[in-house]
Amino acid sequence: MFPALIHTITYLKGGIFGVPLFHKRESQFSIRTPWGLSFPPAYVDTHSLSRRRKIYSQEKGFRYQSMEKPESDVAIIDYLQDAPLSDSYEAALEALSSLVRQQKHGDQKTIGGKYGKLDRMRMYLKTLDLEERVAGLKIIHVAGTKGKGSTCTFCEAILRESGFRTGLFTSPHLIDVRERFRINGVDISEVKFLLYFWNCWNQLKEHETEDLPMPPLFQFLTVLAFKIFVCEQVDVSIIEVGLGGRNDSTNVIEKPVVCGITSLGMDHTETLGNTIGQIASHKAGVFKHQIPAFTVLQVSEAMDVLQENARELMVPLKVVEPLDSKALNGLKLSLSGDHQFSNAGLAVSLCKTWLQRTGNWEKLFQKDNREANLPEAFLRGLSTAHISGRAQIVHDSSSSISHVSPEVAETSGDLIFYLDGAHSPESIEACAKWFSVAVKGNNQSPSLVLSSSHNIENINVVWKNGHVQHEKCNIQEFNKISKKILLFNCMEVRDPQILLPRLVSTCASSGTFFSKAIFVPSISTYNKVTSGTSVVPSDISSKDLSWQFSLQRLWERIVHGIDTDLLEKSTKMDGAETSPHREFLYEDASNCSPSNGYFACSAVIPSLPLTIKWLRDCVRENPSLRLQVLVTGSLHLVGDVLKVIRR
Ligand SMILES: Nc1ncnc2c1ncn2[C@@H]1O[C@H](COP(=O)(O)OP(=O)(O)OP(=O)(O)O)[C@@H](O)[C@H]1O
Repeated sequence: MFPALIHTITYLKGGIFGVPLFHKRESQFSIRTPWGLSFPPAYVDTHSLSRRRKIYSQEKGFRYQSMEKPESDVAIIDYLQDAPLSDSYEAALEALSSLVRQQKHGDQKTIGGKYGKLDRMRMYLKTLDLEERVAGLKIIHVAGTKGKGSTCTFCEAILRESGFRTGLFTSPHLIDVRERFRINGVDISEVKFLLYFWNCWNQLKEHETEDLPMPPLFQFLTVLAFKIFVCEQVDVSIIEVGLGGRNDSTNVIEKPVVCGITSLGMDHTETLGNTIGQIASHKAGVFKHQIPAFTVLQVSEAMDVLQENARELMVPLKVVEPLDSKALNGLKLSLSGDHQFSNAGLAVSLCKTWLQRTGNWEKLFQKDNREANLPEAFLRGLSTAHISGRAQIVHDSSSSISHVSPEVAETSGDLIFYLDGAHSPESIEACAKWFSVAVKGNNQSPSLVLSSSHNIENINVVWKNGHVQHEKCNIQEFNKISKKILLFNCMEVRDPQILLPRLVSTCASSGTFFSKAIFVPSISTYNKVTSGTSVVPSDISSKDLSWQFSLQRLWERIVHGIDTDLLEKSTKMDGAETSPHREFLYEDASNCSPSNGYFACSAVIPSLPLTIKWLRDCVRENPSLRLQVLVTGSLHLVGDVLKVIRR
């Protein structure tokens, strides 16, 4: 890490002070500039003068010192030079966290001011001299309730495979805030993130007034995304709406090339309204006069609202059918679950239109003029796009962790995590369907058949590409006891009374049942922005577990019909001190003693690291055990699990 940092700083100094540049570093930055120079454009901004200099000290973190008009970028470089990269990065995250805290405490200075949200966004862009340059970006803007992240990810992969330099802005992140900003399919590097981050931060701080306070977190990240995409000179920017559409920070985009609206459902009702029509109206807010838009099949109440909004703005709105799997020419969508065919169909239409409207379709694909066939680049994109925490299967081998294809994971692991950050009624149903199909392979009984050489072999029946197939396998695999475990948490603004029954009934209708349910608090919180290397808090004594206990009571009520009024009085609410004992895994419901607050089929564990350790110990101690753990209810929980098992 350290030598890389020295190189980088040398490179930057070279860029600024005219010292010959290290060509080696050029590949790290891969910056293309219109001036033919190879330093980040952020560093040639002539307007970026600052009257304060950023100073970093180990004890005090970052602070400002008055200076006589030094270049803010020089101050950033001094700062980066003074502190190890990891400290600089943590300081940036701390600065970001301060934006959440201000917002959370309802500091009117931060969230209010004289101007509306979108006016302020325009003013931030003006402060950073980005207004015109953002107008020059060729944007795909995507709103919707479910599938935005997946649709944007498919679009990014398709257009990158078609030869374009892509910028992708999605939310939220799972492990590290840099996941939100992908350049050519890769998270932005720490060094680049820091350069753009401090450049924006310093300038906005410098212009902070009562009427134009520092932006709340999502507004800042949106501004930062524009800064990054402009400076990185991407050919296409794919921008996912944060929440809603009409009043979302991303809606400063005035003239996208094309807009998309994914599947609509009931989510964020506190902000967007209590009916699907009201929600649709917010999402339709991204439509722009005469700019083409696409959506997927919607319930009629939502579709009517979308069409009405489209008519008013003379938007040609087309409804896209889910992608036909035959169009994939035998390949598989890289994102699993039936719902992804709807997202993929939308992405294909958005990309085609983007290519047509930018004059690239004919140039690139004029030979592929058969309408029914997707160009090769599209197929490559659809079969390789990746986004974590959406129908993701991770095989944990305790000491090392490997990403494997679903088929391999299903037949080779002892502790398998099925990760999906579903947290709305529609998505939890999609997740339950996916999980039920994904675990199928392990649940088939072995059959004995004669091979052509008349030796008896074990044949495992597995689910592959939507078809039952037969595979040779090891007899020990068959002797394993498979248990399905639910690892769940959701935010208190969600309604677990809808989510948990929907999950249980959808799984049950496919014959999938959970042996145990574990409720655990997430590590990440909204008021702290962390990275993959941030410290995982070890103090569990002060954790308030009352939400997790209420989830457990609900679970016991819906799955085992236990009277929750009784439990209300008997359940110990002040904390679960340890992980469950090992026998817990093998107990059945008859061992429940609700009067003592003990349940044989569910548990509250006070921390995620403890939970993962407990699961690992269970499979280590019993070689014939296979645990299939569905982690869902919250993208935060999914991100936390990925973070803990990767350490
Ligand atoms: N088309 C769809 N229909 C129903 N559920 C979906 C669909 N696409 C994705 N999901 C579910 O929603 C979850 C989140 O997917 P994705 O990130 O693509 O959507 P999103 O709209 O960005 O969600 P969020 O607002 O939570 O970030 C997935 O894990 C999956 O459970």
